[in-house]
Formats: sequence, C-alpha cells, structure tokens
Amino acid sequence: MRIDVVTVFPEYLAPLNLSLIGRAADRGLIDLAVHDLRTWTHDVHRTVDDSPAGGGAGMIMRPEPWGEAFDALVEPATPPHLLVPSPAGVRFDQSMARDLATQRHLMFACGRYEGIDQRVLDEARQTMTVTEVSLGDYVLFGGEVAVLAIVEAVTRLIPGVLGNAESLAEESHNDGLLEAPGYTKPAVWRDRPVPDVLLSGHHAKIARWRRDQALLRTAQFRPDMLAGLPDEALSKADRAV
Ligand SMILES: Nc1cc(-c2ccc3cc[nH]c3c2)n[nH]1
Repeated sequence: MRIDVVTVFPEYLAPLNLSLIGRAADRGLIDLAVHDLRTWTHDVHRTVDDSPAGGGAGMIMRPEPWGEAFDALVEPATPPHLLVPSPAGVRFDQSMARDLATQRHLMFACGRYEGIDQRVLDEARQTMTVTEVSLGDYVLFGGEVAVLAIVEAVTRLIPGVLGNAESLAEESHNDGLLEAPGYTKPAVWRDRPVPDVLLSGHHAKIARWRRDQALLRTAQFRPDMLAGLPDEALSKADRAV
C-alpha cells in the first residue's frame, strides 16, 4: 500500500516513522510519504490560506496549492482514495479500516484553519474517490491527529505488519464485540488474583470464559454493538450469558 499525507505540519506526522508502522515502511509493506503543502506555494510568504468568501471568522485554505499537490502526487491511471478528515465527515470505524486496508493507494489531505476551499474536493472528485472522514463528534485544530489514528488503524490490518495475526482475531471490534479483560503474571497482585479459569490450562473453558466476558462487557459498555449483531453471530451458549 502507498500512503501519501499532505499537511502544513509534516512534523506532526513524525510518529508514523516509529514502532510497527515505521518498521512496516522499512520492510516495504507500506510506502509512506508525508508532504509539506507549502512545497506547492510560490510566494515569498508561502501562503496557504486566505479570508473566507462571504466574510466570517477565521481563514480558509487556498485551492491552488492543493490542486498542484494532487497533480504532482496522483497517477491518473491509478488514482488514490482521497481521505479528508473533517468534523462533518463519515464516522471512521473498524469496518472502514478493514476496507481501506485492502486499497492500493490512500492519500490524506490535512486541513487546518476553517478548512479547505470546497472546490478542491469538488475538483478531486472528477478523478478519484473522495471521502470526508470524522474521528468523532468533537472538533480538532486540524486533520493531522485524525490521520495518525486512521493510518495506524489501517496499517495494522495489512498482512505482515502485526507480528501475531492471531491477536487481530481476538481484539475489540473485530468480531463485533469488545474484547475480554486481559491478565498476566503475577498470579496475585495486591491481593487481586488472576481468574482461576485462566490458570486452568483448559482451553475450551478459557475460550468460553473470554467469550462470556466479551458479551458482558459489550452489553455493559456498548449495548448498541450487541444490538447490531446479526442473529447468526450469537450461538446458543452466547444467548445463555
Ligand atoms: N473528527 C474531527 C475532525 C476534525 C477536523 C478535521 C480537519 C480540520 C481542519 C480544521 N479543523 C479541523 C477539524 N475535528 N474533529
């Protein structure tokens, strides 16, 4: 997968060079490039914003630098999926992460100020899929934080990036449920024991206990997820919990 990120704060995306994502890039599993939007400005002040047409507070990002950036980064024969973080976007979730992880080329446009001139997205829609995407119903200063989260959620699903693919199978939101609580050594910590079943070595009982805990936690913290499960997702044993 190729991932391009365009931003006026390239240093904000530095964490993408760390840990598993950095290693995935080093191993060629992803081709990640962060671009400074000001590369495509031509005035001495490298201006990327201007006052809003029709008045109003704040500034809007000028279309010209974005248009030139996309012209430089987009190969017409294989256009990317353009993702534009926005409070008004489609809510990002694990299902979207799974879909994006199958795509060949993602490009992220990080807005700042009061956003990007609408004509940039309208123009981009002529040649590529454009999705405005929201992390949630709260307002950030710009799109960079959202891109960090989305890139992490997507790249960890790419085969080979996460060493132990097995952990993907048991994590929250993978099977429509929250994951069971986790424990490790010591067997007792500050008078709090690890649940006996986890030390029993009885794999079927351990699997059942974890499934029960996942169902109970989902019912407690995210009943909406439980309500959204298809009938066939719950076994007879699940329904007895
Ligand atoms: N979910 C969410 C996205 C954003 C966001 C995204 C881009 C920009 C550009 C200027 N302000 C922004 C805010 N806030 N909250």
